[in-house]
Amino acid sequence: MPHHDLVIIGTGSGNSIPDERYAEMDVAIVEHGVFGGTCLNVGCIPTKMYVYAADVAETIRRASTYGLDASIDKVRWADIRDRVFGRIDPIAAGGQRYRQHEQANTTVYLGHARFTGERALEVAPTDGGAPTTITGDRVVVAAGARPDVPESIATSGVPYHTSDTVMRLDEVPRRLTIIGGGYIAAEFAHVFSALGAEVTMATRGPALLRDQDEEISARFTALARQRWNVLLEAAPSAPPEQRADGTIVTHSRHGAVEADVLLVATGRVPNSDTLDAAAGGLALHTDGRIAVDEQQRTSVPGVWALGDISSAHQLKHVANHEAAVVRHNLLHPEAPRRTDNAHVPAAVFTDPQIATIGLREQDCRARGIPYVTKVQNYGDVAFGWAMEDTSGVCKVIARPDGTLLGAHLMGPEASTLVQPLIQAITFGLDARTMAEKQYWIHPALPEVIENALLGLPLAAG
Ligand SMILES: Cc1cc2nc3c(=O)[nH]c(=O)nc-3n(C[C@H](O)[C@H](O)[C@H](O)COP(=O)(O)OP(=O)(O)OC[C@H]3O[C@@H](n4cnc5c(N)ncnc54)[C@H](O)[C@@H]3O)c2cc1C
Ligand SMILES: NC(=O)c1ccc[n+]([C@@H]2O[C@H](COP(=O)([O-])OP(=O)(O)OC[C@H]3O[C@@H](n4cnc5c(N)ncnc54)[C@H](O)[C@@H]3O)[C@@H](O)[C@H]2O)c1
Repeated sequence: MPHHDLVIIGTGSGNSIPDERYAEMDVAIVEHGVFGGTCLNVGCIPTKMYVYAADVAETIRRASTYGLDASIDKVRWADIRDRVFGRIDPIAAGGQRYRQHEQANTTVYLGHARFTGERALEVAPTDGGAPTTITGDRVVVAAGARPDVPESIATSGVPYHTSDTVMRLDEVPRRLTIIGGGYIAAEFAHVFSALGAEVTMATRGPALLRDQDEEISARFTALARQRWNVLLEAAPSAPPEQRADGTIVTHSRHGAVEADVLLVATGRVPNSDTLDAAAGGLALHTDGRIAVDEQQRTSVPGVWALGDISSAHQLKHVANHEAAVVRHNLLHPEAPRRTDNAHVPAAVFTDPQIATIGLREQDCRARGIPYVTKVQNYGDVAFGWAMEDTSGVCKVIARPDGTLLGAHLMGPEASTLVQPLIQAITFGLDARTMAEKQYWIHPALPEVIENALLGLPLAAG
């Protein structure tokens, strides 16, 4: 039975752990899918490559506002797709080759891992060979999450896509129905509609992007309704059907909707069940996440977990941070580091972009925190005015004394603009100091932040 100093399950963020400091360690890496994990192969990177193409398409469509008459002659979807995966697939293959053939201290197991006991795993090879049992002095569980498909769709027999497959389509569907109203739904609605599809979004809740600040969610929902067929409180009322001509029909309280392709984007569940984490003795949260402490230690000595399988935040920058903590703690148990997820930012790369850091207005209310807010329009600062932006906003939330609590942006470059607010909230810079004690380049877009901060109705002081 092969025994290793360290066994890592999952080649997403887990693959970044063994660096040159691990050269003396006998390391095993187990992967049952494509090397490199979600972000590289089916997540952040390919989606943003499509989003960029979609942004360019929308820029062309909106160019006449600025006196530029332009139109899109043709969307070459297959070329877009092949550019995306022609760049990504070799990176995945190269990563696998490096670990498999160029690192003497690493053994790669290409197969599905299941715990059979504490720090003991059975690996069933993906190519169908006999399973191998492996053990490790230490085990890192970085096995991620997978799309959660409602039972009524999964068992309907009707073909459907998830984010894992939809980017490999052969053509842009004429009609796309997306079930869900969260991150993935909002990003793909933008991509597919910008590239030519008629999009319907059917979500269970009363608004889109309900994890956002309530005002951003409401404003985005209103904008989305102008562009897409948005069905709210529209959980499927019956299983979908497929007609003889291939048309897919979904049902909700709003009636039947026809489409050529169905995309399910109703959340992602941690892979702890398929990994049999319980057989490994690992304590779980009720939602299936592996329970970890601030050092990313699980309930079993010598077993760490990180990323989507254990985190409350299914975000790559969080998984990267947690992987860095585990990388350090494996080497330096005498001086462990702690994960700091006190201020986790996020961005939704839809149209318009959305970015968020800190508390939402509904959090402040629920927690009884005294607060003031200011919503600054992009269009009321010089660059936003030059862009003739009509929907962009920067909302800041602070205690009446100026302590920044949260910031929420919707508009062009929101994911970039939010960074100084992330810095301010993380390092405790107050609103007045941030607004008044530094220059803000005129007439640049960050003036929307400056004016939001200056507009906060703070207590005199
Ligand atoms: C469409 C989409 C877009 C996204 N966009 C963004 C974004 O823009 N920004 C952002 O911050 N986050 C984004 N995310 C989230 C981000 O991709 C994840 O938070 C991150 O990739 C999680 O990393 P991880 O290492 O925890 O898991 P993963 O990268 O999923 O790695 C887990 C690996 O474990 C393997 N595995 C699982 N079970 C087993 C097993 N039993 N045996 C062997 N191998 C196993 C899997 O095949 C996988 O390769 C997006 C996600 C999706 C789906
Ligand atoms: N830009 C980014 O950082 C980015 C992009 C994509 C994904 N992600 C990560 O991946 C995670 C998963 O994304 P997601 O969009 O699948 O999940 P999500 O949790 O963001 O949204 C799920 C949506 O599906 C709806 N829903 C759930 N069950 C439903 C049902 N039966 N019928 C109709 N609607 C239903 C919910 O109301 C919600 O609107 C995100 O939470 C995020 O952490 C991040």
